[in-house]
Amino acid sequence: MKLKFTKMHGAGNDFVVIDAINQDVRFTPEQWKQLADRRFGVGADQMLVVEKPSTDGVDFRYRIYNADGGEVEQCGNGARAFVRFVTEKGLTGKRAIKVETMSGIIEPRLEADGGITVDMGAPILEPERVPFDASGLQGKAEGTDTLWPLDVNGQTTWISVVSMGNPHAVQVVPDAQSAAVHQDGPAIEHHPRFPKRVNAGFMQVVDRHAVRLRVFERGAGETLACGTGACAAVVAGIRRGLLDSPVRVTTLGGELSIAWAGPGTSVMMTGPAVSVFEGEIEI
Ligand SMILES: N[C@@H](CCC[C@H](N)C(=O)O)C(=O)O
Repeated sequence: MKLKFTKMHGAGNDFVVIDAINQDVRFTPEQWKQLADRRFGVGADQMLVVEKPSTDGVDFRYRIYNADGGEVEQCGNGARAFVRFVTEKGLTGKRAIKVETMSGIIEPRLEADGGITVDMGAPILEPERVPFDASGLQGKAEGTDTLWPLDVNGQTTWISVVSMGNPHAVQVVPDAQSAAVHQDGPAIEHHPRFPKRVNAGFMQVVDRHAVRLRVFERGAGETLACGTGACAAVVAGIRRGLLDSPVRVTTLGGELSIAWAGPGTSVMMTGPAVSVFEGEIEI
C-alpha cells in the first residue's frame, strides 16, 4: 500500500503525520513500528493520524502511535503539529479547532502570529487515575503535592505523578544535562507501580519561571521535547511551590511556554510546529 505523509516536528519531537480522511489507513502495531524505524522506515517518535470525528460539534479525531507501535492517549507537541497539518493541507479554515483524542477533546488554536496554543485540559492529580499504585507507600507532602518514593535501580527517587491524559512521573534534578535519563528512564517507564507504564521527566528548576527538562518517553525513549511532559513538569513544580505560571520550558530541541492557574483549570501550552518534508512510502 502507498501512503502519503508529512514529516513534521515540534521542538524536535518528530512525527509522521498522515491524512486518514482522504487515504485508507489500517496498520498493525508492527507496521507503525516499521514506519517509525529510523533505518528501515521514515523515522519518528510518534505517528499522528488525522481522521473524521465521531462526535457532533468536533472538527477532527486525531490518533497517536508511539515509535514502539502502541496507540496512546495524548501528545502535546503532536497537537500543535496536527493544527499546522490540517491548516496547511486545507482540511479546515478554522483557527480554533476542536479535536477528539483518546483521552478526550482538546482545543488547539492557531494564533495570528502563526504560533499555536493548545488548551490541554486540566491535569489529573489522583494517583489511582494517573494510574499509579501508591498502596503501602508513605508519601511526603511538599506544597500541595505529594511526592512518592520509587525504588529505581536500587535507589529511592522522589516523584510527582501527573496525568495529562497520559501518565507522567516527574522528578527534580540538580542538572538536567547530567541527569541519569538513560539509566533511570527505562526503569521508571517499566516500574511495576505504573500499570500502563509512564513517561519519565527530569526537571531542573532554573528560576520560578524557567526550567530545563528532559523526558524519557514511554514507547519512544528520550525525545528532544515532550509537550505533555512539559505540562506535567510545570504542574508538579507549581504544586511543589517551586514555580509560578507561566513557565519557560527549555528542552533539548527548543522552548515551550506553559501556563497553569491551578487545580481544575486547563494547562495552556504554546510552542513551535514545523513541516519538514512531504513523502510517499510503500508499506
Ligand atoms: N511526545 C509527546 C507524548 C507522546 C506520547 C507518550 N510517549 C506516551 O506514551 O504517553 C508529547 O509531546 O506530549
